[in-house]
Amino acid sequence: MLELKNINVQFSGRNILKDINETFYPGEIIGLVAPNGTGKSTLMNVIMNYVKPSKGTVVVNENLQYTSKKNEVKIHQIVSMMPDQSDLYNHLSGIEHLRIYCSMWHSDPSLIESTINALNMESYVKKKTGTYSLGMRQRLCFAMQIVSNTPIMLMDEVMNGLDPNNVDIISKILLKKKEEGKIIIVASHLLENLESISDRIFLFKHGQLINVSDVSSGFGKNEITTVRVREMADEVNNKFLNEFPETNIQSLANGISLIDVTDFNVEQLAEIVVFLKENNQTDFSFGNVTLNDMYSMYYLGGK
Ligand SMILES: Nc1ncnc2c1ncn2[C@@H]1O[C@H](COP(=O)(O)OP(=O)(O)OP(=O)(O)O)[C@@H](O)[C@H]1O
Repeated sequence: MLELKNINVQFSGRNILKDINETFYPGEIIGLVAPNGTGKSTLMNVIMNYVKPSKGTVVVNENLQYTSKKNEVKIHQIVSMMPDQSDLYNHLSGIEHLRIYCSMWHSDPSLIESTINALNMESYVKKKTGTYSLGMRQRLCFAMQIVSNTPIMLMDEVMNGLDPNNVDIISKILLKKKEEGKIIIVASHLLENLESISDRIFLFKHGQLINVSDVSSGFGKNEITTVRVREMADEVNNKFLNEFPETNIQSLANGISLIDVTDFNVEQLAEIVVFLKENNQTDFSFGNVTLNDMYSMYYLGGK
């Protein structure tokens, strides 16, 4: 378990993290979303004790805190941060990096081979990392953390520079690790992917963490809560509100209008289809609110 208790961080008088209280449990993938420069890495750095909060504490497994160097060593055996590509040694091979991580975290050496296989790294893992492409380096950084096998894993931009096939492979490994009971915290700009793998997703706004499910009743539900209409003309919007009074329509900056149909029955949904068709709005779909919609609402604004 990982608890953040009243975490506050200021840089140059600006609140980057403000009164953050949140608990993360084994078997959860937590998604962190925000535009660049908002505080995702800072939060991870606080969890690692690389940045000291002005107020607040990080508690690991109910009683471990960063109160001494000895405790920090203990916590770092439990919580790891995915290495950055700049942490790689160009003169060492991938497999040498994996061996170093395995011995630093005293993990099972058989993890090295299984991870190499899972990530299709066999063809290059014995070569020096100085010869690797961006995607090869990224896979190695991910593999190093998987080999460390800590119960809590922090991953900043884990999908950086990966092609869709590798995004898929890494997503499957993350889901497997979650099944093993790990807490995995992922900051990412690949919103669709993050939505598909995360148990809970938080947006950063004014230094605080906002749970997406708390602010949108239509998010992530397995039912029809929303009609998404592309480029809905203003006059059609007004006409719609005349015909379906008290319906909530939200116009996003990305040209999408979201009609909240949470309480609509099948006949009412059919009436919406007829209305949209009669008004030449042919690009629409039924579903629920997506993380992309939430991002647009929170960071790009509406009309
Ligand atoms: N050590 C520091 N000293 C001063 N300001 C800092 C420091 N670290 C981060 N900041 C500032 O804090 C803000 C949040 O930075 P952070 O790196 O946490 O953002 P992020 O959300 O992770 O961004 P990105 O998506 O680009 O990685 C930024 O404005 C950054 O300039």
